[in-house]
Amino acid sequence: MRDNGRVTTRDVVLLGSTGSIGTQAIEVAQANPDKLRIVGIGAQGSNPGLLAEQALGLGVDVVAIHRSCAAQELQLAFYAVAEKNGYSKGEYRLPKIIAGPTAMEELAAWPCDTVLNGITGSIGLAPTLAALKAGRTLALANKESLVAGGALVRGLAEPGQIVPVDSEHSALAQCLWSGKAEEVRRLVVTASGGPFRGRTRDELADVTVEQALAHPTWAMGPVVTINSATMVNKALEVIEAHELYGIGYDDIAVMVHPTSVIHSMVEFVDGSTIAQASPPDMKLPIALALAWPRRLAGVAKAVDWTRSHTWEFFPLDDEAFPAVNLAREAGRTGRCLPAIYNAANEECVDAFTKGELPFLGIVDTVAEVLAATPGFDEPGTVDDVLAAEKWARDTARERIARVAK
Ligand SMILES: NC(=O)C1=CN([C@@H]2O[C@H](COP(=O)(O)OP(=O)(O)OC[C@H]3O[C@@H](n4cnc5c(N)ncnc54)[C@H](OP(=O)(O)O)[C@@H]3O)[C@@H](O)[C@H]2O)C=CC1
Ligand SMILES: CC(=O)[C@@H](O)[C@H](O)COP(=O)(O)O
Ligand SMILES: [Mn+2]
Repeated sequence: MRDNGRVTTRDVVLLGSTGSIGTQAIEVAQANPDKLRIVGIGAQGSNPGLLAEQALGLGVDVVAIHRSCAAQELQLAFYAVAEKNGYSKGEYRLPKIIAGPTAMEELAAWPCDTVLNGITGSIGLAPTLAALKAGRTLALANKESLVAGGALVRGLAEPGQIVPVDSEHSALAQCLWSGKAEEVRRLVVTASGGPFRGRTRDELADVTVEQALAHPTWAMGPVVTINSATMVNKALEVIEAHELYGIGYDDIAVMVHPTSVIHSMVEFVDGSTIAQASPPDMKLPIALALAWPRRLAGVAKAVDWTRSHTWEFFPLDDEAFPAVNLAREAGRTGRCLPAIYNAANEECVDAFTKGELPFLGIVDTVAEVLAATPGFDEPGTVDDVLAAEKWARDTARERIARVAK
């Protein structure tokens, strides 16, 4: 943290800088240069051109890529970006490049104040743990790392070290701000209902990838968007809320709220409910997590109180969308079942996207994989989680192959 006269600037490392969360975090930082400075960025390496553009534009010290083979493409992209933008030698500084399967962990431990984990998938677990071990504040969008490695993450995190970025969990944090833990009666996590809200199970049989990617209220990366359509996103978020706030599964409700303005609520023992409301815009929770516990001015639009509007809430149809109850069951049982749930789902989403599995096959296969689980112990190490995940991915793929035949 550097003191710029009266304002303190936070140094931020951004994991998943080329994604939906990552690019919005960059916009937030660029709008607040006296408060946030991005010193390192990382991504898988699918888009070296964008990564190079971001690195030179931000003047970062380090760039990490997961795919070692993309390192050379990144080098070339730096020169191409410099030439395109008319930078002459000496006008720009090439950052250090870290590449390979452990590059994100190294980046997560890079000297800084806050690490934002905006990677997709449980591959984000190792960097989450690395950031916590290094003592960084962790702004966590990568919910999969909490789902897969909940106990490991909680075991390492100091109180307040993890700040949620996920909109619902940011809302819960804001609702819990002034309350005492023993005064909380239940958490109410809201769900948009996705593009297929109101459909019966039969009406979900033939939905296409394109339809599943058409989220009604949020523009996000493809995996979380498909997860919203199956309600797996909400399922993962219930486990995420349990892990972050220590509330039992029976006391975490899900309510469908189609316009995504109320991002979640906390009911207290005296009958009072506090809700956090703002038009859907991830810049708000991203900015709050990066500046936590302060709010940055002008980050997003507020609700327009000059016009009439309605907020609607509906119970979730658990028959058409069994994913949330399935996750509650997995969460209650523990013993690697949340990690297995998530890993099987990652394989199924990939297969659905490639046309190898029908939409309903996603959650059906996750349920079958959970039911077939041989009985893992509570994970004590990352290797325990990885072993359970490997079993889940192999089993899911076997079943997907049978469907595809
Ligand atoms: N988008 C949103 O509004 C919200 C997202 N989230 C959560 O945030 C996370 C990110 O979501 P989103 O931004 O939408 O996803 P995107 O698909 O848009 O972006 C994913 C990012 O992760 C990077 N990445 C993927 N795999 C690896 C890897 N193995 N190593 C390093 N980087 C990797 C990608 O790099 P590359 O481009 O090189 O492939 C990309 O930068 C997810 O966990 C999601 O559930 C939560 C709430 C809202
Ligand atoms: C923006 C965000 O936090 C997403 O996780 C969002 O919740 C997805 O919308 P659903 O409510 O449809 O899952
Ligand atoms: Mn969310």
